[in-house]
Formats: sequence, structure tokens, C-alpha cells
Amino acid sequence: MSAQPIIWQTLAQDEGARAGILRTRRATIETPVFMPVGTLGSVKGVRFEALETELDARIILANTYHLYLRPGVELIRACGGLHRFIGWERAMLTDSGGFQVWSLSGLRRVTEEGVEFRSHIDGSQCFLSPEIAMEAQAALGAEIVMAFDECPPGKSSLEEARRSMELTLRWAQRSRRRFLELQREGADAGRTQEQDLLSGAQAQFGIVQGAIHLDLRRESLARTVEIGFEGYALGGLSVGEEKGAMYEVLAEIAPLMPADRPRYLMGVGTPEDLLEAVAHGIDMFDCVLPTRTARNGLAWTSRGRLNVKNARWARDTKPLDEECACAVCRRHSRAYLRHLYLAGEMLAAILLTHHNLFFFLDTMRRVRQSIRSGCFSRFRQEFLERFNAGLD
Ligand SMILES: CNc1nc2cc3c(=O)[nH]c(N)nc3c(CCc3ccccc3)c2[nH]1
Repeated sequence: MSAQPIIWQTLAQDEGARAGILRTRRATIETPVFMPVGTLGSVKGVRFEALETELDARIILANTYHLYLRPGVELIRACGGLHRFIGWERAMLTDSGGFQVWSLSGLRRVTEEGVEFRSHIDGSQCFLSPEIAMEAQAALGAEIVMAFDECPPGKSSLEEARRSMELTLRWAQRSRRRFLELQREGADAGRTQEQDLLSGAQAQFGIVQGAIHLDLRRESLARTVEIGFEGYALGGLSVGEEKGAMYEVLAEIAPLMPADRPRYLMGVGTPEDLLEAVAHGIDMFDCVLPTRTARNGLAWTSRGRLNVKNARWARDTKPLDEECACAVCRRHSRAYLRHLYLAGEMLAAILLTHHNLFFFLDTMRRVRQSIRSGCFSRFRQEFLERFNAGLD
């Protein structure tokens, strides 16, 4: 492979949990890692300086589907690729677009070739295939790219889930073939060492499907590993299935994923879900909860969820979270944040987003520390006791 591959190493194992390091060309990523979602090339409401300095985020996610529709991947390539276009100098991962077509655009037709759909922006006719999704991700230039898959509904029947899984495996084969071709083209293009350093994916992750059917999940994992990827993701979860069913898939499948490669659980989740998944050996997470719920007035704290709209906080001069070291908790009170939110001030969303990202990222920092010191299960128990105890 022309671009040097990501280097994954495990630092410590603590029962089912593991702490590792993922070295990409732009960042050293300590795992387990929470990856803020930057769908349109921005993590809504927070500036990259804060993400880098105070929040110390090492990798953020972007969405091929959205950027493909607007502003278009050719424009981004012409501006030097996604990192340069948005001004983010650390690592990035892009999703392949299959999921977003399913969850965002109305009219769509799935064929063997790919997915026809109408843009949710202007209704124009669009088409994505494994090959186009790989070419689009190559133009964006993220270090880690995802295979083009189909995500079936969380409650799919065995037949639906099998049909979808078989299609995803054929698309995974085509995604891998196109990815390797693009790698060779990149190498053959005689990119200078410097260009090679700044562009080209370092890793492509395969995505395991099979809905909540464990036999399908095991078969999907085996056949995805057979194709061979630099990392593996658990897809098809956090899409309406029962929580217990997701936990069952995690317990059964996560430990079977290749131990020498990163394991990414897509779209998860609440702090409880993150800790459950870490316990089964998951390394990477993405979730819109900290950013999306902030815009709706929700703060995530060591004592659970706190919605600033609640009249209970009207005169409460305590910070959102008395145990939080973030800039928002050092300066502002619950009363002030409630006032901002009710007044419709944009600063409400900005401050709540900053605090929530700090909470998710700092919790993962403490998770890593506890795994490396061999006390993850005690940390997890204490965290959940306090988190579920609720607010005084
Ligand atoms: C919220 N729950 C959720 N479940 C998901 C399942 C899948 C899945 O089965 N296949 C793919 N390709 N993506 C999924 C995603 C999107 C994750 C994402 C969002 C933003 C940027 C980069 C990545 C999911 N998200």
C-alpha cells in the first residue's frame, strides 16, 4: 500500500477491555477513543482550536454522503482535500454514505449496482456505489475510510437481514478492490513523499452486519475478515433494535473481531453504552449525543442528565457538573445557562456543546487510564453508581 498503513498496538488488556494506540500520519490516537461527529465538516458549535487544545480530540468524523451533495467532493479536492478545506490538522474518518442514504434521503432504489436516491437538499437524482463511495472518500482524503454497506433496520427479520448482509458482503468486496486500485493509482501517480504524507487513506474498515441475528453476525464477521481490512466496524446497531439485543451482539461478536486490528462500534452511544462496549473490547466510538442534545438544552454530567430548561435550575449558581474541570463549568452556572437557553441565545448551544464534548472525551480519557492501571471494572461500577444516582 502506498500510504503507510495505520499502526495499531495494544497497550494493556483488562479482562475484556483493552487500551491501545492507533498511529495515523497526522495524529496519535489513544484508544478507547470517542470521535466527535463533524458531518458537514464542522463539529456543530465548537471551534477546532478548542477541539484541539482544551478538548484534545484526536480524530473527528465527516460524512461522504453530505459532502458529496454539498459542496461536492471535487470542490473539496480542488481546495486541497478535506483537512485543508476545513482547517483540521489531526485525523479524520469518513463514513461511506450508505447509512446516510438510508436514514436521510426519501426516494431511494437499491440495486446490485448501488443506491439511487434523491438529494435531501434539492431533490436531484443521485447515485452511490461501492466504487463511487471509495473515489469520493479518496477525494476527501481522510486517513480512515469505510466500506460501502447497507444498514438494515434494527428489527429486520432473519430473511431481510440475510439478503442485506449478502449484498453488503458483495459491496465490501467491490469496496476493497476499488480501494486497493486507488492506492496503486496514488502510488503510480508518483506522488512525492510529501504529497503521500498529506493525502491518501491509510486504512479501510470493513463493516459487519446481520442485524440482531447472532449466526448472521458471526457469518458476516468471518466473511468480512476473509476479504481483509485494516480495521473492522460493527454496523447495523443503534438503529432501533432493543438495547438488550445490541448488548447481546456486543458480547457475542466484539471479542471475535480480529484482536490485532481496531474495532469500531458505529453510532454508539450513551455513557452506559460506551462502558458496556469497552468491556467487550471495542476501541472506537462515534455518537451525535453530546453535540445534538446540547442544542436541545441537555447537559451530560457525572450525576446523569441535566436539562437546563428545568425551572429547578433557575436560581442554581452551581456549575453544570461540580466535578467537571471544563471552561464552562469553571465560569458559568446552571442559572445562567438556563437563562441563555430560554432567551434563545446561540451561546447556550455553544457552551453546552463544549461541556458535553469535554464530558464524553474526558470520560474516555479516564476509561483508558483505568484499563492501563487494571481497574476498569471498578471505575465502570463507580461511574455508573454516580451517573445513575441522579442530581441532588
Ligand atoms: C446513530 N446510529 C448509527 N448506527 C449506524 C450504523 C451504521 C452502519 O451500519 N453503516 C454505516 N456505514 N454507518 C453507520 C452509522 C453512521 C456512523 C457515522 C456517522 C457520522 C460520520 C461517520 C460515521 C450509524 N450510526
